[in-house]
Amino acid sequence: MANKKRTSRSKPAAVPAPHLTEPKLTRLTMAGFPAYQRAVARGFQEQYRPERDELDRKVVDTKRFIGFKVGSSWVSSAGSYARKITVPGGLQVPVAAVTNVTVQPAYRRRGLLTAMMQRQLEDVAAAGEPLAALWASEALIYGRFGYGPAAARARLSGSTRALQFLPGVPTAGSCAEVPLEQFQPVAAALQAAMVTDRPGKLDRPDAWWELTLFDAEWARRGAGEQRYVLHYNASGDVDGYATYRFKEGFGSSGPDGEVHVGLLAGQDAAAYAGLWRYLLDLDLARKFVRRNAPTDELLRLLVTDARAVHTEVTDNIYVRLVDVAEALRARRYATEIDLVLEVADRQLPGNSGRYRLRGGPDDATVARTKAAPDLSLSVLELGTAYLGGVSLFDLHRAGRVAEHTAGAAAAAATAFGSPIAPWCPDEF
Ligand SMILES: CC(=O)SCCNC(=O)CCNC(=O)[C@H](O)C(C)(C)COP(=O)(O)OP(=O)(O)OC[C@H]1O[C@@H](n2cnc3c(N)ncnc32)[C@H](O)[C@@H]1OP(=O)(O)O
Repeated sequence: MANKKRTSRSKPAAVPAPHLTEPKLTRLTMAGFPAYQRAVARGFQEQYRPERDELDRKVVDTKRFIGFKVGSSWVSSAGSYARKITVPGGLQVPVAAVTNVTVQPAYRRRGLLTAMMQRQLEDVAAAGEPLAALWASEALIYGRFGYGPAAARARLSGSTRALQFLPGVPTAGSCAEVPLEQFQPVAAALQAAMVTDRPGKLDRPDAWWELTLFDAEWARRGAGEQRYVLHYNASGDVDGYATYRFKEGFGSSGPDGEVHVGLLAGQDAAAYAGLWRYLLDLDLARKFVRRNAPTDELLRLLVTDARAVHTEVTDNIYVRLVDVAEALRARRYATEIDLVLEVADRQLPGNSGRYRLRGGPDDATVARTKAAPDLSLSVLELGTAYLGGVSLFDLHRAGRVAEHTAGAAAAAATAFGSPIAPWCPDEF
């Protein structure tokens, strides 16, 4: 009898059925970094692009990155960077800049995010960082964890030809385009000098500058390479910087190019106006767009036709008070304030309780108290109002802050407010 060998078909590698697995919460190690990056990209439904990994490695502290694993595969991720954020009063405070939060589609809605957020908040509290902040991919996700939309951003767009400056707008000096190597150190020095002028700004060490200026082809939205502009004042000193990309276009009635404005910062009105004028006057351009601008962007105050600056407002960063007492102490208040806040915190119950806050433009003290509260609110409302961009009075009017002493919400709103809108130019 012929010895016939059975042809065994090779079985595909088995993937465990998600509902039968018990994912394990694990910390990242550098050896596992590429697989982690791949999982993060998959979680965001993005293509994995290893080109950025080298730069990411410079800012990733693996102790701050966690995720659930099934076997050797990451099925979720969450991390944070240790940075500093400017708070009202122009002080810089440590913040956990939360990032890379993903759960793979097959593992969604079984509590992995909730478990990671809880662990992360406890880790941040143990590290002594009073604040956490994040950019939310979807606005619905983070309120339940105490993160409030504390800053807003404006998307500005319009016709470059429609924007003439008002007479009297200061202009002095000139702009020049420079190579990246010349731009980065000069812009970094200016940014460091200006970082405390607005709540919500983050410190930007060199590695973060490299990431900020990383000119990824996939992020160009059809435009060309990034260009670097410096503004020089009348004496020839650099006092402003901007980045932009140009999207070529030619329609039936002629040139139709688009200027995509990235970073833009000037030390005074002349620098600011000079940079905008340079970008708006580029030949062959007819349209401009700036996707992440502060809501109090001065452009509308510089031009004769403010309506021609189309403005769409949406959220910028979300803020979470991790150590309520320390966070309240770390900022300054626009007016003298002395009130008792009753705070509720579900994830970090040690924060729950009453605080007597006494503060003003120069100082703030915070002490636990048993005194009757003037206002009751949760960490979500406190995070929302913390940078001074959302009024505690409005949150009271919306029924989210309870007022026990007449006038306390209005007084708190004035004291917590900021004369300049909070805004974060950095994505992380
Ligand atoms: C800072 C950043 O990195 S922002 C990036 C956030 N990540 C993404 O957008 C990537 C794609 N999405 C995902 O990876 C996941 O869907 C996540 C991370 C948003 C949610 O992960 P999950 O593990 O499904 O969350 P989990 O099961 O813990 O849900 C907790 C609660 O939040 C709700 N929830 C979670 N995600 C969403 C969402 N996108 N929209 C509305 N509600 C949501 C859940 O319904 C659940 O509500 P419940 O407690 O009332 O039942």
